[in-house]
Amino acid sequence: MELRMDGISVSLSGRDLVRDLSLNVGSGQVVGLIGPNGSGKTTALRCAYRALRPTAGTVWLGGEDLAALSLRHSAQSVAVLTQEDGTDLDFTVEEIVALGRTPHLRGNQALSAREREVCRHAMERLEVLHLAGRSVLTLSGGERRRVLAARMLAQEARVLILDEPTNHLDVRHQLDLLSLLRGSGLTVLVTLHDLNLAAAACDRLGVLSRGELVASGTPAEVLTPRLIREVFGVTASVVPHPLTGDPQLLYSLSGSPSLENG
Ligand SMILES: Nc1ncnc2c1ncn2[C@@H]1O[C@H](COP(=O)(O)OP(=O)(O)OP(=O)(O)O)[C@@H](O)[C@H]1O
Repeated sequence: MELRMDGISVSLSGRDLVRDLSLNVGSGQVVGLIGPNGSGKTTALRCAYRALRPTAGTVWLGGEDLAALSLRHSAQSVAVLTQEDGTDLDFTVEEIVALGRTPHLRGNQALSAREREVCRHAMERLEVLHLAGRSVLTLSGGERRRVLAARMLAQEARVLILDEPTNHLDVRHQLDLLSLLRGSGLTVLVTLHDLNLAAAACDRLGVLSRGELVASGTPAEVLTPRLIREVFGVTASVVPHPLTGDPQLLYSLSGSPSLENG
């Protein structure tokens, strides 16, 4: 299922937070949105999962205008992992993950055996099954993040939108979550601050700077020393990963690398 942002602009409190953003996430593609703090990444994502109505432009989901779909219909198709963890309720892990099934249920309908299995599998995949009976209030930041990722998976949506999903995760769980996204066959739009992980996990990257899309393409096309300097104000060397060939950025605290190649 394709997700397409078409000329999205967002103005709030007299400021243009996103200007004329067009970005296509093809069916089964993983597209990363990168950019400095405050460049509009979260604002753009919020438009794509209906937390915010764009001032102009249209979000298309599978060729239909997202704003014209019922909330239930779009929630069946789009699952979200936001930056705020939103788990201040004293629910168990199992209960939180089961909330992922809400768009598929009517009223107080109980989960079917298949749905319970979907939730169990999601918890197993995110390595939180052993926490099933624990209150989420007692979990570490990384454990909570994985519980919310399990809830997102349990929703069985064809489109996933994730805002900084690797926050709080240790390196193994970061790699595990991104390889899960990569191998899922789902349509994925994700913001990431770690540009090396973005290069490894994404088919294409879009770069936001001051609310505008300033570059898009494959990681190798986008992640050049010049773009990193212009957009992030940082000097970086770009080298191919020795195993995968993905572009990888090397930084130095002194900001004067000797390997710069572009
Ligand atoms: N409700 C709001 N009212 C006014 N300004 C807002 C509002 N929400 C966000 N902003 C501003 O819009 C800009 C873009 O914010 P956004 O959260 O989209 O950036 P971001 O690229 O996701 O940043 P970060 O990398 O820090 O998460 C920021 O300057 C932010 O302060």
